[in-house]
Amino acid sequence: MVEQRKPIPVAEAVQRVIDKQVFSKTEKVHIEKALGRRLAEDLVATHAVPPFDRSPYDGFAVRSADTKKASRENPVDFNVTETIGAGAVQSMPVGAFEAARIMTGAMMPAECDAVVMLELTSEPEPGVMRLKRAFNKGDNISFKGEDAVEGTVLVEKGTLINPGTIALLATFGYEYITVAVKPVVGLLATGSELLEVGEPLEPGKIRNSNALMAAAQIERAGAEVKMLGKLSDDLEACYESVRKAMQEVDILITTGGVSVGDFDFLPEVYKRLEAEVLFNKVAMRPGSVTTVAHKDGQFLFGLSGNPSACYVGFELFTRPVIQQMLGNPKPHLPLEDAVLGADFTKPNPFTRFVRGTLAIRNGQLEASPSGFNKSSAVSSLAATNCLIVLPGGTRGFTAGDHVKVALLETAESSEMPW
Ligand SMILES: Nc1nc2c(c(=O)[nH]1)N[C@H]1C(S)=C(S)[C@@H](COP(=O)(O)OP(=O)(O)OC[C@H]3O[C@@H](n4cnc5c(N)ncnc54)[C@H](O)[C@@H]3O)O[C@H]1N2
Ligand code: MOO
Ligand SMILES: [Mg+2]
Repeated sequence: MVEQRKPIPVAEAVQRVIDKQVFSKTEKVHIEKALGRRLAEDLVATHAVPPFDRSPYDGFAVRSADTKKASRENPVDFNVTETIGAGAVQSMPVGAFEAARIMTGAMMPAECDAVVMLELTSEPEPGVMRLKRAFNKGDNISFKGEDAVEGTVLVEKGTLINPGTIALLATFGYEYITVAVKPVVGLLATGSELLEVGEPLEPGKIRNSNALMAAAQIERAGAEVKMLGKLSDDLEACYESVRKAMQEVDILITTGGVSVGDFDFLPEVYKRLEAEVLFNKVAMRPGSVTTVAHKDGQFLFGLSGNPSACYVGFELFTRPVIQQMLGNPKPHLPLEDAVLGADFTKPNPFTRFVRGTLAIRNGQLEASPSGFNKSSAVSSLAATNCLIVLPGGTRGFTAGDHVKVALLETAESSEMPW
């Protein structure tokens, strides 16, 4: 008698996964290696930015009071005390009707409260600056702290480090940064039909595309991949390999062997391991047979062998766990409103996650199915940058319908969207 599995809704399946406690570890990395990592500590302004009042122009620092009577008819002359370049500080005071030549980024002389752009001045004789208009206190000064105030949290813990974050980290002297350790995700592909990428095709066989696809998804999700090879459909070998692999990784993904076929051994492997199976049937297409098990704090993702199902199962269930382990408080794919770009007439009782391609038309997101749509499809995956979420039911969908799309190629993420 074939086992009857009871499908659970997607939202419930995702919830069961993220309800499990995950551990997060932190490590220090050099700033040059920090891009794409997640901050494990708040980024705090350790000093004001700018750290001192400075000139935003190449020009002259003046005491504004001395300029009050300057006009086109009545120019005022200033003796130039010295030249202050960026990085230098004044070496002498600026007295009445004196000015310091100053360059962009240089620290203001203490006595001065305005800067005059070079273009507004003339030099009637060497060492003299002539001015034909008045300036107010504070004109053309970049004030200490105008950009960031000391002590402010500028980027919160859990945020992805982008080039702008790197600029801030460098500004505040964070040479080594505390980031979340990337979880190591092991990949075991099961199936006696599988060939290596470099092998020629043989009758009945196909190349193992899932492992490399999932490896790329793991990297896109910010984790570390451990390739553990492929297994033929043999229960003992599967059990031993899974058991051993669990010692070596934080999360284990297997592909294939989770359905009800004679050679689908993962259900038996979970039983032997005495792992808790969170679910083995989800009311979704593709990926309905996705199975998630949990043993001693460790996740075992039994992704489907069918490439599109494997892809979707990873994005819905594995990605959020990785994101949680990386400290992301919003571990899920972001869900947006879009308009369907083409008909999708095939109804299904289960929620569909159609692999889709996004375009922006007149400021509106438009999502079209990216190609051949079976769970076994591989050809449509390359153009996939979103999953079009079509609720289950008896009707198909037509171009122009309003749909939700889960975005795959963005640094954004969301709280529970399902
Ligand atoms: N009687 C039933 N049959 C099936 C059911 C069912 O409920 N009752 N579910 C179907 C669904 S839905 C899916 S999805 C598949 C899932 O199968 P498995 O996860 O057990 O995967 P396999 O049987 O090992 O392989 C399925 C398919 O995928 C190909 N494959 C496997 N591994 C790879 C790989 N690494 N790279 C590329 N392609 C791979 C494999 O050759 C098969 O064609 O079961 C349905 N059947
Ligand atoms: O697990 Mo399947 O992908 O629903 O065809
Ligand atoms: Mg199978």
